[in-house]
Amino acid sequence: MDPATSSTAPTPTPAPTTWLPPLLTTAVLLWLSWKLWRFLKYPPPPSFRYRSVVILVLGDIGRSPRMMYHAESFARIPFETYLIGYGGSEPIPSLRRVPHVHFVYLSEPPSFLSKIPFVISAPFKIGLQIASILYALLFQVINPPEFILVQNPPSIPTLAMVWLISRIRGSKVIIDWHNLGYTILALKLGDKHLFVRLAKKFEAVFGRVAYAHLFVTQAMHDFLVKEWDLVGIKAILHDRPPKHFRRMSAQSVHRLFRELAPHFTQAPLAGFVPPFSLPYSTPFTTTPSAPHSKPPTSSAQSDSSGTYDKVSPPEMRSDRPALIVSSTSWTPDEDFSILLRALDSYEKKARKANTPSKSGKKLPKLVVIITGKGPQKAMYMEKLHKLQTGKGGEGWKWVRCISMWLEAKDYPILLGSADLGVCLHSSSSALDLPMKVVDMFGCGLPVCALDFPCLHELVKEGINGVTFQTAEQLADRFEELLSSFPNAPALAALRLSLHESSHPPPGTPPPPRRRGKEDVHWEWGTWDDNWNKVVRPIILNDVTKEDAWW
Ligand SMILES: Nc1nc2c(ncn2[C@@H]2O[C@H](COP(=O)(O)OP(=O)(O)O[C@H]3O[C@H](CO)[C@@H](O)[C@H](O)[C@@H]3O)[C@@H](O)[C@H]2O)c(=O)[nH]1
Repeated sequence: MDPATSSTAPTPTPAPTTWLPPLLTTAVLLWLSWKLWRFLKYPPPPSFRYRSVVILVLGDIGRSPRMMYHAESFARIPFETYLIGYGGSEPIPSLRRVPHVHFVYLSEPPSFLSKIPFVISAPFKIGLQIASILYALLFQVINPPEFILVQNPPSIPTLAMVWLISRIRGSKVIIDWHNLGYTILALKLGDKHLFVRLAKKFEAVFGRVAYAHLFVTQAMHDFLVKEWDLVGIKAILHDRPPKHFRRMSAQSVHRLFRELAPHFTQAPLAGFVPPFSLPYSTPFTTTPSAPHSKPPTSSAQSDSSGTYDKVSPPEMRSDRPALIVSSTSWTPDEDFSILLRALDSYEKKARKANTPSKSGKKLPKLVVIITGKGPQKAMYMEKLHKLQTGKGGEGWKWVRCISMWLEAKDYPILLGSADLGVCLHSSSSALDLPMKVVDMFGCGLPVCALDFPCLHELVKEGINGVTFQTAEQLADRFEELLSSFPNAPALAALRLSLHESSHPPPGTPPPPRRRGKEDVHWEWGTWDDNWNKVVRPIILNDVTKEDAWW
């Protein structure tokens, strides 16, 4: 029989040349995957002996003070500390100086995404964020970190990414709850929007279980423990300022305003502030023996050694305007039109109080500086420009307002030089607190703060600040506090009370803690005191004496 036509003919065995390549390829791929998995799980022994932490913030690192303070605290223990986030602003100088801090920058989403509608751009943006977070956490941080501390919000995609990586690399997750992401999205899209409901579900699922949860307020702790039944260690870490946030001497004020002088020689401040002559005087300070009228010489202008200080130290001018500072990220949860309307109303009050024929308390000129960067800045500055230059009417005579961004080293100096702080934080969740007020208190600056449900955890009416709900009330607060400035008794009393309550004499027992609005309990201190008391035990509690070799 012809073997070619036989139905029972055996199937020809394929030549080794046909089955060998796929088999080899599969084997190689399996071997590579095994190697990659082993590398990620058990990487080569580290060349250092420190424990390690990744601090992840899906924002500009330089504008995330709390995460920079965490990084500095971890690095000082010392932990090998990887701070992952976006670039943009310069981080605080002290962070650059500590050893063991590594900055890992994520790649920015392309700028055209911000120009297309949110519902279309969001998925692209999130896809890019996922890729860059995975790359940073798996490949740029070579050794598996012991802890991953993540800021929430933003929650999407960070919480899910951190959950995944912690499983691959065996890290413990600490969630630092600054606010609730879905409440911020709701400001843009409304409570009922599908995206908001999905975001809430996402945050509740991926935020529920962690090694530890840190909260910025007691209110946020109580709410999340009740609503989402959080699993893990829970601790409240109130924001506190770092040590170098303090009231500034006239000499520091003088140095700062010498640097900021160009702002005062152009519109809208030129001609509004008292005449000054660098380097002897600024709009707020003067050196008593210096001739005010003496024009600055080129050598004097370029003198940065401060030789004039040796002649006579600077002091605050009695004819200075009152200096009000507000700081912001110019986001929709802060309605700056309240401040603009309050300034407009103050202008009217000042005109009335300062008419020469009128006796009684006078009101000072106001210089208002709004610091910060953010999306709504241009819109508000345009409105402000119209008000103060008086397009279609008479402009302001008693008030000027400008905005600026200060280097991290100068920001506390400005706060420590000002007379009054303003806070318009309204809290999308009513569960977080404004860090800017903490900064201001650190600099001995009393605040006027927009009231919202948990503000009383920080601002104690009449003790460290005053609150308001409307623009009219804010203008009244300015009038009450600044009457007869610079010898303003109400402001001086508030400043003294802030100082005494935040610096009780050593050995003073803390006042009894009470719940609710009338709670005047206020434990102050520096970030370090607070962090060492709250976070340090959480991260060191699994270390036995034998393990602790540092
Ligand atoms: N270097 C510099 N920093 C500035 C400037 N202006 C503002 N900042 C920084 O920007 C912060 C203000 O940012 P906001 O976004 O307005 O909010 P916040 O008051 O800091 O509160 C945020 O952080 C809390 C946790 O720390 C959150 O709980 C809260 O929800 C919010 O995200 C200030 O505290 C300060 O650190 C400036 O000119 N220069």
